[in-house]
Amino acid sequence: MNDQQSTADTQLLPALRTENLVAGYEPRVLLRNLFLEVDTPSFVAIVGHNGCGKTTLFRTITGQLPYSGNVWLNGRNLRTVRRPATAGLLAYLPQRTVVGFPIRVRELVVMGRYRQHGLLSTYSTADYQLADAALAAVTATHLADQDFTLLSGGEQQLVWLAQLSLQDAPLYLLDEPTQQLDVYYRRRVFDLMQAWVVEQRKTVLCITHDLDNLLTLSGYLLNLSHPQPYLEPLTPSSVRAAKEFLEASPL
Ligand SMILES: Nc1ncnc2c1ncn2[C@@H]1O[C@H](COP(=O)(O)OP(=O)(O)OP(=O)(O)O)[C@@H](O)[C@H]1O
Repeated sequence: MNDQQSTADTQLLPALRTENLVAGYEPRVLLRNLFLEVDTPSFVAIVGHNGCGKTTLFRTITGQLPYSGNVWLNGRNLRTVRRPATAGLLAYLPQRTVVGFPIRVRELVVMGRYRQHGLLSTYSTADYQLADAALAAVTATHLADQDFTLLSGGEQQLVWLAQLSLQDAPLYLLDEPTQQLDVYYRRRVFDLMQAWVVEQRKTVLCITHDLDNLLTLSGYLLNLSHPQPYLEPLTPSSVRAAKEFLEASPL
């Protein structure tokens, strides 16, 4: 990062800020008084036991769940935004997304441009060029003309990543994006997320159980199984400590 860039970044609002955030599903509280301040740009790996509330955090930030406390997205209070994704504040890749009709991969990816056009409108040549570039970035150019519903789970995941990158929001939320990928593509997806941060100044929050792949990354670690979760620098030792913690204690 050069001096000019770092000065510019210090003037940016945090991509995400939570204050005393409490959320869950009645009667169970999963997020308890969570205080977070996530820099713009940065990478945050979110880890924790199954069922500890990782997806619940994303569902809360995306405005799908009631909560108490406060959430700000790029300085905007979440209570004043009806749909944060439509407002361009974030883009969200959930764990599972089912497509129930045959559709060409390229057509699905170009829909990442929906904010510029509306979901069912006609996309321009420039939009398709962006879709092709997004597919190339995830090394999925060879899938462009195939029927999405006939792809393997891992191939479908690459396509969703390409679509997400076209949404061009400042904050990306990815829920276990490497879940169905083989070792090669898992590595590539982590490299891609780091490139979004470094080259495009995005803030990326990624839920993952793939701790081994975090060892070489930079950013922050958030262990939501911890009794009082906090952001700590992502280093080989913090990842090893989180791994030991998660292996030693059940939820
Ligand atoms: N709509 C719902 N109503 C009631 N309970 C729910 C609902 N959705 C999720 N839960 C419960 O809340 C808990 C936390 O779910 P969440 O999906 O946030 O876990 P997670 O940390 O993302 O887990 P995983 O690593 O398995 O994906 C789980 O025990 C789950 O069963």
